[in-house]
Amino acid sequence: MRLLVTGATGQVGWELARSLMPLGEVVALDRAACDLADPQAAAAVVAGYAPDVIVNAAAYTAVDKAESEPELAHRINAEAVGALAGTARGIGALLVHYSTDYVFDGSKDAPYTEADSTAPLNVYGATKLAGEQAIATSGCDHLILRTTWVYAARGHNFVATMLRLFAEREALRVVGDQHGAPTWARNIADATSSLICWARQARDAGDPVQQTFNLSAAGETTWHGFAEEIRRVAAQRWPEHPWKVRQIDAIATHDYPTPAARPQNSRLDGTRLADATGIVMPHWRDALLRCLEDRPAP
Ligand SMILES: NC(=O)C1=CN([C@@H]2O[C@H](COP(=O)(O)OP(=O)(O)OC[C@H]3O[C@@H](n4cnc5c(N)ncnc54)[C@H](OP(=O)(O)O)[C@@H]3O)[C@@H](O)[C@H]2O)C=CC1
Ligand SMILES: Cc1cn([C@H]2C[C@H](O)[C@@H](COP(=O)(O)OP(=O)(O)O[C@H]3O[C@@H](C)C(=O)[C@@H](O)[C@H]3O)O2)c(=O)[nH]c1=O
Ligand SMILES: [Mg+2]
Repeated sequence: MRLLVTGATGQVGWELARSLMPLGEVVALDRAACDLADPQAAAAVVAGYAPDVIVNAAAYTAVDKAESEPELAHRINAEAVGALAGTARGIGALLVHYSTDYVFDGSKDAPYTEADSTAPLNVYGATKLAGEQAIATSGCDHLILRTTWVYAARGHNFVATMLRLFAEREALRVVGDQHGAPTWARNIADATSSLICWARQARDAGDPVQQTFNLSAAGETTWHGFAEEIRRVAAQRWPEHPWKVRQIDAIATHDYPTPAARPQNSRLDGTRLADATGIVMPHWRDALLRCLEDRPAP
């Protein structure tokens, strides 16, 4: 089996190169090799490898910046995804794609299921939703995996930002009224590997695979709760580091103005995934511990 990964230098893309290795030949393409800002060219590059599975881990993920670059974000997160889906359809490949909690407006009082109505609050969320819809329209075999609050030992993420700020500032203010589950990129990549095996069995049996699954860590917290836990684990892991932080205040969203609006509720219900495949994601606290064990000193 040949598996092609786009966005190879991203958090999820990087972990996929390792997690997918046991499944076959992995072709991992970074932005220079496959630029989604040129959808037709990117799709042609992918088709040239004739992969059995296309895993699209590339995306425009700068949530605030997307508000002022909506066309570029749409080209990468929607048009290029449609082009990849067209390629997948043409060559009979399975397309695995990632989406986000930001397709929802966050007004629901409970975790979101895959059947809930979408209503993105920001440009990034709208472009990701358009990407999902382009895949569905194409008719290709696909897995759309919605995840949340992704972090990893490398790359740009909330954990890296907090570790930097904890050494720079005595006091931090972090929003405590947005609820969700921080998800380790390695857990996403490992689950993706299992899901590709699951999909392969179904396809070998002649069943089409056209599914959307929630795929985020077990448990829930707020960004403030996440920040507190990062501080606790980091203080234990690197006691000699010159930490400055003494206080992390929980604030309301309206006291942390940003260009893009964010949902209050980002919680995703993992029941469909567990029922269909048996996959249950690790708890976010356990995953954070493992990730920081794995990480070089800040
Ligand atoms: N990060 C998060 O919190 C969440 C992410 N997701 C989704 O999960 C998926 C993986 O995200 P994650 O790994 O966290 O994202 P990252 O921001 O860590 O990585 C994104 C990757 O996409 C690449 N990329 C950006 N623009 C282009 C382009 N024009 N052509 C080709 N590659 C490009 C980046 O390349 P370069 O390194 O060159 O910039 C990078 O490798 C995405 O679909 C994202 O929308 C869903 C929920 C939460
Ligand atoms: C740095 C910082 C952030 N915050 C807030 C802002 C925001 O509400 C929250 C998280 O900040 P971030 O910029 O990391 O969040 P953001 O980039 O919006 O994270 C999102 O990225 C996209 C790609 C997704 O798909 C989502 O699932 C989600 O992970 O923390 C503070 O309150 N205080 C701070 O000091
Ligand atoms: Mg961000």
